[in-house]
Amino acid sequence: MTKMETIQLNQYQWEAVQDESNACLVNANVGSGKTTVLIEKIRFLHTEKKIAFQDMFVLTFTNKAAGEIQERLREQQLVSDREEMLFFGTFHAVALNLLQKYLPVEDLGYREGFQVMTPEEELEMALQLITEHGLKIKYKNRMKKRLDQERASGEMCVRYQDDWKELMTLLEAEKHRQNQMTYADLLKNATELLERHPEAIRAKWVIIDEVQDCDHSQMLFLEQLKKPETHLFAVGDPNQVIYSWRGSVFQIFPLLRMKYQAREVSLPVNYRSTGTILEAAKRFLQNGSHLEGCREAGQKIVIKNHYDPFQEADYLSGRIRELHKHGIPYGEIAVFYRMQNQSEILEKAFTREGIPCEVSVKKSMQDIPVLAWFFHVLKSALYPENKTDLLLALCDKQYGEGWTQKRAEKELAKAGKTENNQTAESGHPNKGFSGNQMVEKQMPEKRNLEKMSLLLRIQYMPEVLPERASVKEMSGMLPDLLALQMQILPTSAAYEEEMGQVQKVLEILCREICRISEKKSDEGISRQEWITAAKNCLNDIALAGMRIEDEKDSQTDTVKFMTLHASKGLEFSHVFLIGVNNGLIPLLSGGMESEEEERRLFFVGMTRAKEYLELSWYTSPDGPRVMPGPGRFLRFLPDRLVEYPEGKPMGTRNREDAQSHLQSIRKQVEKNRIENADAEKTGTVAPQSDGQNTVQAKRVRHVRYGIGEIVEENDMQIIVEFKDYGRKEFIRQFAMLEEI
Ligand SMILES: Nc1ncnc2c1ncn2[C@@H]1O[C@H](COP(=O)(O)OP(=O)(O)OP(=O)(O)O)[C@@H](O)[C@H]1O
Repeated sequence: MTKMETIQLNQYQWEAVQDESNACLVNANVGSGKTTVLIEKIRFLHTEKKIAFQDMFVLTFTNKAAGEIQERLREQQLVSDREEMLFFGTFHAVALNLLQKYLPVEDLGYREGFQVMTPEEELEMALQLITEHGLKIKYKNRMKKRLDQERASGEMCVRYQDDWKELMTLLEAEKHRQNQMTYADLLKNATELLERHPEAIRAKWVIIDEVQDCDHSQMLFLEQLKKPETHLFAVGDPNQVIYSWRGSVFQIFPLLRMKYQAREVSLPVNYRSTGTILEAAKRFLQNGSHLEGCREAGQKIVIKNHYDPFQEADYLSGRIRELHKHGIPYGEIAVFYRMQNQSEILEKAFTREGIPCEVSVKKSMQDIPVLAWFFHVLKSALYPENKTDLLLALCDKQYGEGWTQKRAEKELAKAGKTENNQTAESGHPNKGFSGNQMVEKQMPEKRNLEKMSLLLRIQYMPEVLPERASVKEMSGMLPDLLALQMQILPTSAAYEEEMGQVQKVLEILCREICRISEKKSDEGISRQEWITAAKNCLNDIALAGMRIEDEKDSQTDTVKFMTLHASKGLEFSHVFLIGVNNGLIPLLSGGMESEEEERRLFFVGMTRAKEYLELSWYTSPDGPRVMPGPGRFLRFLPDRLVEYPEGKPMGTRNREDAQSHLQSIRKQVEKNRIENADAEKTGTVAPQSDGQNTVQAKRVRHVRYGIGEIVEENDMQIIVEFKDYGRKEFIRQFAMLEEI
């Protein structure tokens, strides 16, 4: 997605924008203006068709996409109030809004003000239950995967003989008791309640971005939103399905087409990449969509070889510095890789050379240990029934009391008893502090707090907040009320940094509370209002994380390092796609399906480049299952589109490479001999004048790619070279090839 200047829509884009059929599917090719069309559609519906934003559901897969849509509508001054866009967001965020404001969660045994729990918290809750009930669970380190699988398939994962079923029942009950919902619960519960209360919401339009990534639970949610009179407008690209491992529905386009008799329109024109990049990328297109370019041929794609990741990092830092000297902003350059750990060497090399760079991993509050702990403290303080976060905060070895779960449970029971006694004695519902202090709601003496255990400080925090103060003061006093200096020790080397991080989070919290409560930071807020807004804020953080870098930090002119998955939806003028070795790109795959997904991922990466694309492979890769030598995807690229600064990969330049290459040649020769022997037996060999036997290339015809020659085949697979489309691989059983 990119910033939208005033763009003249093409005829296909207009057709999509103006379409008013009950259901419309936009098959949008890569770089064809999907985002542009989506925003234009919303604008068109609002300004021309007078549809209120509140009557539209705009569902996205990432917060970034949702944020960008909202920002552009604000930029165009179409919308000022966030409430207008209550149903613009990720599927989960919209489900959360529905559950908080429109649907009776009590029907499902939850209570108002429920909390959103992160997957880590759910896992922790499950582990706590295992200990508490002495359950036997096999392979505890695989529990997260089992939970994920269960969510994706919607079925109980009873693969091993253990107490899993019992654990799931307890987990469900505990989530209800603590009034907590996981991400999956949000969608499931919203879907169920929409089904029970169809009158609760009436959407006029449901608009979906990146529809190819929908999973089953999202399809069920859509089913409830889309009433017969509701219009559906879904935009997606079947060639960019890169999340099937997360359970995205196979063949979503035909499915939606059939289910809603949807009209299908397509956006074939790619505005982003040069002709050369686009033509090369077409070799990886799988769904027979028609992709047109509209730009000049541009530079050839460069294919480089590096000895290893260190040499590569050294080369890249020099090369990118050079590009920058020639006027390419660092922010227009990106390096993509398959695995996140590949960024480490690059980051070190670039930092050493003083080149500004940024590793694009979402650094959220939960990624930083002190903040992850602080998050549990805040959650347990604001939600007294939340035992999971309280145990996490107390048992934390670095910042908490370092207790075992058993010890923490004991202390909790003890505190419960003391609390009952004190309540009975003082007759005041507030716990802990000497009666007078609590009645007057004064800030307790700092030394009193320091004498109290962390458990008590957490429990009393909401009660010792002043009745009324400014939003800024209220948020700013938390470190004192919680006596954080007792947990983040001032003597520790990281004290300044960690307290700084806590302060930063409190500033963001203050900003968000102002936004939610519609107050200025120096405006007075009551304790209860502050608590309600803070709870909302914690739900948002649990769902979407809290980005703790300043916005201006992440927008500075830096070279971006990211995984191929993270590159989806972005564009850069110069792209370096590294590690195109078998076993890395593509990853060792478990079958044809994952191999195809790897190809789509490579396609997504290539098509992020506007002007320049460089692909590289290692002679001596880092990683146990990565093969030395150029990956097979490089073979799909025709010579006329690429250039090799060091000559084609055949021209090896060092011993290791030579050895690996010789080995592969030896294997190839052996293979050819066996094939020739077989061919001889079956009589498909034609004698040649020089006395040698060769297998004649078979010519075939394919419905879409036309005439081609078989270059390789075995029991499973056939590889055919087509004149206009390059090499294509087919599963033998399904290949629609006609021999000619
Ligand atoms: N009609 C148009 N005329 C000129 N440029 C256009 C037009 N439509 C879109 N573009 C440009 O094409 C580029 C790709 O658009 P956009 O990012 O919306 O595509 P996309 O379909 O979301 O891409 P992808 O799916 O590959 O992420 C952007 O730079 C955008 O400004």
